[in-house]
Amino acid sequence: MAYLELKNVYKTYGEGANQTEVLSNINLSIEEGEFVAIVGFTGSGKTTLVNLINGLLRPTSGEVLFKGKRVVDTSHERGVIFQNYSLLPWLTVGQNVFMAVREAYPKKDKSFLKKRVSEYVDMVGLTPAINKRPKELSGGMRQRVAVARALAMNPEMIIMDEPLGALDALTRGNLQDEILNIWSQDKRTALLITNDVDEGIYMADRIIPLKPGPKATLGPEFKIEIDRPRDKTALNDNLNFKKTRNAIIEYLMDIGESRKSSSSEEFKLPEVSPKSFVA
Ligand SMILES: Nc1ncnc2c1ncn2[C@@H]1O[C@H](COP(=O)(O)OP(=O)(O)OP(=O)(O)O)[C@@H](O)[C@H]1O
Repeated sequence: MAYLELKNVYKTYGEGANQTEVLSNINLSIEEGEFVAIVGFTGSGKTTLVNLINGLLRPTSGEVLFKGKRVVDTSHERGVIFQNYSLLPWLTVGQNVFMAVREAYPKKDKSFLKKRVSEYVDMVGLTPAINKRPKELSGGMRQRVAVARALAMNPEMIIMDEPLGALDALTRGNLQDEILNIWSQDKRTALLITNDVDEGIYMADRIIPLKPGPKATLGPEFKIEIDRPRDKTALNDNLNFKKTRNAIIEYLMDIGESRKSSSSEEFKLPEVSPKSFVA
């Protein structure tokens, strides 16, 4: 039995003339302990997909199953790191993380909760800002609080909706490594939605493209055959990295091109920084 399974999932917004079929016939199966990345075009329905998996939305048809049970609501078994951080503005950094930890560990005493809060705030490098409120923080700092808050809840599955996009390269790299540490420690299961192909290759076991919408579907999967732990600095010289990167980019460019020629809409390709593609 797959850990997370989406079977023939369709999602439509609106009614009548205002109806948009955003996702079409999505089939996805993730095994326990796997790290899967979905690389998507801007506006293709990535957040819709995340919300179907975390239980904030229901499919128009088809089903989303988590450990064999239909997802009907949110649950802290599935911790989501959103791209827009969603912190409570009247609480400090520490209090925001504390609230989440208390919800995840209702039976634990205050000293356990406080220790966990300081551990995770420290992990994202925000100990000096622990008593600040969100409005006193930069966007990147807020996003780090959101990462700490989600991971401190110890979710069985970590779902990430472009969580690191707003961060500078150094912080982004550090958080990628922290997320990988946490994922590998207890054999967590992870789903990363990203528009950064390199991030997907560095972190995931498989990459699956989400084609441009409307009626976005999943493309063929690309297996990442690079041993773990992966060395970021050595990746550029890794033959498998280059081959996989080339194959994914070629695929994305092809579907971007074919969509462009059959539609007047413009599609923005997922993020790729210029690099040498010689395999
Ligand atoms: N509640 C809603 N009602 C109607 N349309 C919606 C709703 N939410 C999203 N959409 C539409 O569905 C499509 C996909 O949106 P979604 O936010 O899932 O895409 P995305 O890939 O996450 O976008 P981005 O890359 O900009 O974050 C868009 O055309 C959007 O306008």
